[in-house]
Amino acid sequence: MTTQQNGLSDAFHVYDTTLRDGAQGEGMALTVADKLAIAKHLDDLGVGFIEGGWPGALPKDTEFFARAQTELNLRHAQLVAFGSTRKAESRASEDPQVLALRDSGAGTICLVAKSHVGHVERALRTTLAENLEMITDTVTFLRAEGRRVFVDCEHFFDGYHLDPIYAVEVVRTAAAAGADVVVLCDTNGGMLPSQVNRVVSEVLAATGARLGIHCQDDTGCAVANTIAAVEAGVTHVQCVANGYGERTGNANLATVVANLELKLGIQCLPPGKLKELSRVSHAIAEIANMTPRHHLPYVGMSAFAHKAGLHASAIKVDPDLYQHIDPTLVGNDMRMLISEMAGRASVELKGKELGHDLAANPTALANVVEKVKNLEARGYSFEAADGSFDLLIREELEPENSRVFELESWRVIVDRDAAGEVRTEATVKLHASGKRFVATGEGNGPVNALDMALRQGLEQVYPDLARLELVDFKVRILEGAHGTGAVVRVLVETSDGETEWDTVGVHENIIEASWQALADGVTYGLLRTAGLPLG
Ligand SMILES: CC(=O)SCCNC(=O)CCNC(=O)[C@H](O)C(C)(C)COP(=O)(O)OP(=O)(O)OC[C@H]1O[C@@H](n2cnc3c(N)ncnc32)[C@H](O)[C@@H]1OP(=O)(O)O
Ligand SMILES: CC(=O)C(=O)O
Repeated sequence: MTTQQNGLSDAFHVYDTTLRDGAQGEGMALTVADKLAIAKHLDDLGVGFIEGGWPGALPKDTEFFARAQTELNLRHAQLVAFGSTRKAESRASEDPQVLALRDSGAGTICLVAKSHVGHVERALRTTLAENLEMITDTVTFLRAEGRRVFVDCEHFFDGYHLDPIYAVEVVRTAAAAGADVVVLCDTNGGMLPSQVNRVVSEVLAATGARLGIHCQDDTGCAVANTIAAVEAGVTHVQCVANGYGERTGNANLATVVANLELKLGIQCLPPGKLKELSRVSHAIAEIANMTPRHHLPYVGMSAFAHKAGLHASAIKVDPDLYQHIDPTLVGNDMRMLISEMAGRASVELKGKELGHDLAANPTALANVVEKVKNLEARGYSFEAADGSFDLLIREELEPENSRVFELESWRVIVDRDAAGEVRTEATVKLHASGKRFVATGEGNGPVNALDMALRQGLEQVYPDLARLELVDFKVRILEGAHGTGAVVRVLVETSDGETEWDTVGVHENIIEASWQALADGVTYGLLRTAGLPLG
């Protein structure tokens, strides 16, 4: 039995098209360097095929294939060049687009061909017979040039609905000309799993050709349709990292691979690679400059995040009771979210995650739950503010060690002069290490000035404060109906250069809300630096 470069049998292919169809998604603008970097991650993951783009159509893709030959040392994947069949009434051997595919250096070529009579007649503006000839000629030419050929049948499912005899004839023609895999594409993404399953079964029975599947996500069923096609007998799945792609995107690589391996027992990646799925998904999002989608199945930050108290209480007994798999199988983690929906179990588990033993102190545990519920009712949100939640626990477990300073008062003055220049000055009065400090700071706004003043005072007793930096600041209006009189929630992210943590403040006054979040951020950072875990 032949094997793929990734060491797996050639009998089942995982084919990634992030660099071609993924790049067709709105907001995607990959440079050649980005494409090379993504290809390396996909290769590390162990996919069988990486479709690099359309050389000859996009100068960037031509450059990608040229650079790939020297800059990509693929260990697992084979590079595939994508392009269309030759133009009507010409010869493949003279078609510049087809020659560019050959000259790309890729060992495998994936040709897109028409299989829908309406597309042949109205988009290609040629005859049904000439379209079959275009497929035969192009596949034959590339095979004679020593390339492995796959054929993507565009609009296959819609075409099959309209004229099944012609659509099947396209599959037969491609296979007879030497295409190793004929890929049925749901190009408009309008199919449902039952339809895909039925059509794949019928085409397989009618042709006996090796079939693949390529699904767009316009019904939200791209992954389900891909799985349905596999269950009907396809042995080649085309997917895109994080589901990027034209319009609503393509079947998500991580979801398809995890479902196939973990639910259907079909090996898609080399042994041990499944747990790289989360890392690779996030790395590709970073390179593509796309915000990671938290709710992605398996690999998203929220995929194993538990908020409801009842869930947490069962998870405390056995995580399997509320999780469909062990998150570590795909390189993800279980997370507890603290909110008004938390109960004792959620708080105990989250506390444990932060290094506190609340199980040994039921009174403290009950007090923290009550405080969380009351504060959340006033607008606080601890779900994204682990730092402030940690301080709540410390206040219960060991109040005398939970604060690094006491605030006496703060004052902020903002003035705008006749020339339009705005200046901000803040004064804080604090008590720390038995001393009273009065410190002032100037900044480009009230929060920056308060931060400066706080540092001015506290750095005298806590030199480690110099390592802490405010790295993000978010404001949300909670009661919009009151306009500028609304309650605001401020979330602050602080970093010590290695780790980040979030803290929260809520008040009608945005500066007081900011102060609370800032003070928690600094307090939590200093307690961490001082290595003062409690419990
Ligand atoms: C379903 C998919 O996602 S397939 C991938 C689609 N990806 C892209 O389109 C991105 C890259 N595309 C491009 O850079 C350009 O569209 C090019 C270079 C391919 C073609 O550009 P142009 O020559 O300016 O043509 P244009 O884009 O207007 O039209 C496409 C041409 O390809 C023809 N064509 C479309 N599908 C096929 C096919 N499967 N086989 C042969 N020819 C095809 C069309 O009939 C049209 O021909 P015409 O110029 O004689 O009318
Ligand atoms: C080939 C392809 O991308 C499609 O048909 O959707």
